[in-house]
Formats: sequence, structure tokens, C-alpha cells
Amino acid sequence: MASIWQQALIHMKKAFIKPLFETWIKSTMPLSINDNVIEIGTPKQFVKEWLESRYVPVIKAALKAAANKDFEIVFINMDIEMDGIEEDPLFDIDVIPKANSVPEIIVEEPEKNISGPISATVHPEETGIHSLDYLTYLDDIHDIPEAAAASPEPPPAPKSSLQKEKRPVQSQQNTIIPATEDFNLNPKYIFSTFVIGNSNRLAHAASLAVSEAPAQVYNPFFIYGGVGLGKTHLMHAIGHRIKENNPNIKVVYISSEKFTNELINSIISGNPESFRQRYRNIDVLLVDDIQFLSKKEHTQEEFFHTFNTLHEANKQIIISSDRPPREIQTLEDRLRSRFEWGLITDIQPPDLETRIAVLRKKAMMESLNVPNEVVVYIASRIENNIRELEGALIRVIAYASLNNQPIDIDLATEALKDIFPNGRPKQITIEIIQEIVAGHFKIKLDDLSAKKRTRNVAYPRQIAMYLCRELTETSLPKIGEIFGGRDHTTVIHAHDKIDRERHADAKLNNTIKELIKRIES
Ligand SMILES: Nc1ncnc2c1ncn2[C@@H]1O[C@H](COP(=O)(O)OP(=O)(O)OP(=O)(O)O)[C@@H](O)[C@H]1O
Repeated sequence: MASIWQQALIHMKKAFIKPLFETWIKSTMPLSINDNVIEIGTPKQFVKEWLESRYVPVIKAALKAAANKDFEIVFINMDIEMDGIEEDPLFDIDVIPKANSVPEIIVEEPEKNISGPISATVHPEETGIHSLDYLTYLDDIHDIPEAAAASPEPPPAPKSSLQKEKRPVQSQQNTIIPATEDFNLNPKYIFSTFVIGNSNRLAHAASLAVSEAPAQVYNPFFIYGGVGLGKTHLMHAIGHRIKENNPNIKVVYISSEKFTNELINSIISGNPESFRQRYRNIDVLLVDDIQFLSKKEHTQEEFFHTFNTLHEANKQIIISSDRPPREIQTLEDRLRSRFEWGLITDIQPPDLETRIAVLRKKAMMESLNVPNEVVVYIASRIENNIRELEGALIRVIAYASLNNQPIDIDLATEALKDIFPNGRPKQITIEIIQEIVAGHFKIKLDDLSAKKRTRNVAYPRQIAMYLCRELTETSLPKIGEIFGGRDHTTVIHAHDKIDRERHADAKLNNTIKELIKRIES
């Protein structure tokens, strides 16, 4: 079983470009094989959905190549930790696709919208697989002339000059550009300081893919989402990573407002050509908050030409906005349609766990010990903006430092009393959680600690245990004891089960959010 999958992986490694292989395939594992059905475990639900919706034909072909047999594939989400793309030192084959070594697309995939917690609009180009006639590809891999390279919409671009290279490259003007010249990026906005959660997982994975293979996978790459949710952070992280991989690549990050101002200044000073030269002779252009171009017709026109010049030269373009292209008012259709050529991905407001993780990471980065109670207090009150979340924590830290006091819930309540006028949070106890959960599911309070295992009791009990672990500092053995003398492993199992299910089931997720609101109010 494992060896068939290993063989299949070798075939897939050749068929996918590296970032896509690393993101979607490498994290899977074979679970079972029965006649012609193979079960493949995926680390997360979104990986399962992504593989099911896009890569089944290629995986089947790889399995056939490995075992000389047709398999049906069943993906099973295991909901386990999934790191970002890891560098694999063994991965020394040239993984830049395949645009110069694969046959034409035989079956063109339709554009798809993946719904659920993560949504993305996908261009055929972003599959990273240039032929679904995979077996033919395996046979012909050495014989395919460059002319037969894949030509997805939009028309083919020349082989990218942005491939990851170990040696320095030269800019278009044939002069080495110093790394600092165009490097207007915040050093704190890097991948390792970005907390991954369900709300931003795809945006993060796609950003990594773009940074590892600029102009190869998603071009343009469009990230949208509400205020303070990490779009700029991800854009800077992409810029940093591209520069790390190749310091001589010219990366320009700019807000669309600054773009507009520079354009206007260049016109006023009678030198619009200098503006054009600046923006059309770069390798990676990151434009933040593109929604500000709405209604600015002249800037849109200029940006349109910049976009075309760069895209035709196979340079990477990354754009952010607070909304998807189709919702940007008065954006010219031709610009809108270009934004839709590549990958459009969104960042949603973070769930409670992600908010808690952001605060913990921030505290860790400041080498501060912030009690869990304080972290949960802040995270449960600021839901839609990570900038505000960080701001509240910084306020608490500053307050503690100015008053030379340790950080605790009383101090946090005092420091944040202007932001959270309701003052000190109610002390959340296991009894409160049990009461609210029992009331919601219309079961007796005693049932939560009884031995009964019928679903109508066991399920609310698991939810109550989950909430006790999330919202209180009570130890696992103590929670187990209060819920009828159960072992701490039962509590862990309940927590993990509900955690997994709430991410896959929007209805359960809403129920839990509603319960948390009531417990805290
Ligand atoms: N997932 C995350 N992990 C860690 N920090 C994050 C995350 N998301 C956002 N932040 C932090 O929140 C702050 C705001 O993020 P950022 O500026 O990237 O938001 P934005 O979406 O670009 O907002 P705006 O629409 O206002 O431009 C930054 O300090 C950023 O580091």
C-alpha cells in the first residue's frame, strides 16, 4: 500500500510544480487500500476539497502508473497540524513548470468556485499541471519540444526570469539592482510571524506558492478581505521571501494611493516617462489596497498598461483589496477581467482560536508572559480586526509597564475600560458552561456528569467539555472529574472531536459561537 503511494508520489512530483506538490500533495498519506479503492488522508478539510475538486485525474493517473491498475480515490480529512511549505533538501530536480516540457492542455478545467470556509476563484493556469493526459506526459517527458508548451489563457508568456535561482540575475536593464533599492517592506511582516487559521489558510498557502515560484503559479495573485486582516502582512511576506530566494529580483511594494500620487507628480513635473520606466522595469509588483483606484480613471489607464507590460514579460503581479474585483465600483472592465486571470483568494475574519493564537504569538514575540485569561478576554471581544486585537494587547502591555505591575485580568480590565465599557469579564466557571449547554440542548444538568452515552447526552457533554477547555483554565483531569469522573483522555478526545467538527460544519460552529456569547455575557 505505502509503496504504491510512494511510487505514485514520485510520478506526481514530476507532474506538479514544487509549490503545488508541497502544498497539496506532500501532506497527504495513504490510509488503506481495498481492491480498487484507495483511502488517502489529508491534513485538513480544505486540502481534501481542493484535491477532490482539482487533482483527482492526475492522482489517479499517477496511481495507475505506479500499480498498473485503475483506482477510485476516497479522501479522508484527518484534521492534523499542517506546516507551511517545507524546503525539502532532496527536492533537487528542476521543479519550475513544466511550461517548457509538457504537452498542451488536453482537458481545460472550467473556472471553479470553492465554497465553504475558504473560497477562491481559480484560473486553469493555477492548477500547476499542464496536462491531464498525464501518462502521455510521463512517456514523453524528455521528448517534448519547447514549442509544445502549455498555453493556458492568457496567451503564453516567455519562460519566467523569476525562477528561483541560486546565482544572481540581472534586471531587464542589465544592471544589478541593489537589494535595498526597492525593498520597502516591513521586516516584521514575514511568514513566520503570520498565524495561520481557517480564515486565512488558503491565502497563506497561495502566498507561499507565489513566493516560491513567482510568475509561475498564480499571476496575478489577488488577495481580498476586510480591514486589518493581514493582507499587507502577507504581501510583505511574499516580497521578503522572493528577495531571500533571489536578492537580485526587483520587488516593488506600493499602495495604490501612492501609485496615484507618483503618477500625478510625474505628470506635473512633465516626466511621466520616468514613472513608466520605474513601474515597468521590475520583476514583482505588489499593489496594496487597489480599491482606491476606483473612480480614478487616468490612474486605472496607466495601471492597465503597467499590468499588461509586466504580465506579458511574465513578471509577477500581486494585488490586494478590501473586496473582490467584481465589487470594486467603477473599476474598468478590462482591468477587472485581468485581475480575474489568476487566483483570487480571500481572508475572512479570524475565529476565536486564531485570535487567541495571534495574541499568544505577539506576546511571545515581545517575550511577555500574558495570562491565558487576559488573552481570552481580549480575543473574545475583538472579532473582526487583527490590528485592533494587537492594539488592545499593546495597550495592556504599556499599561502594565507604565504602572510597573504584572499583567493580570484586573489590570487588563482597567487598561481597556474605554474600549470594553462592560468592564471586568464575568468569571467563567464550569458550572456556568454546563448550565448554558444543558439549557441549549434541553437535557438535565445531571446528564452531563452521568454515565449515559446516548447521543442526545454524549454530544452536548462533548461540547461542554470543549468549551471548558477553551474558556477556562481548569486542568484536563479536573474537567474529567467534574464531568462524572471521566479520564483526562476523554476530555482531550471530546475537545479534538468538536474542534474538528466545528471547522467542517458551519451550523455547529454557529451554535458554539452562540453558546460562547451567552456564557460570556
Ligand atoms: N494572521 C496573522 N498573524 C499575525 N499577525 C497578523 C495576522 N493578520 C494580521 N496580522 C497583523 O495585524 C495587523 C494588520 O494587518 P495588515 O496591515 O496586514 O491588514 P490589512 O488586511 O492589510 O488591513 P488594511 O485593509 O487596513 O490595509 C498587522 O500588524 C499584522 O501583522
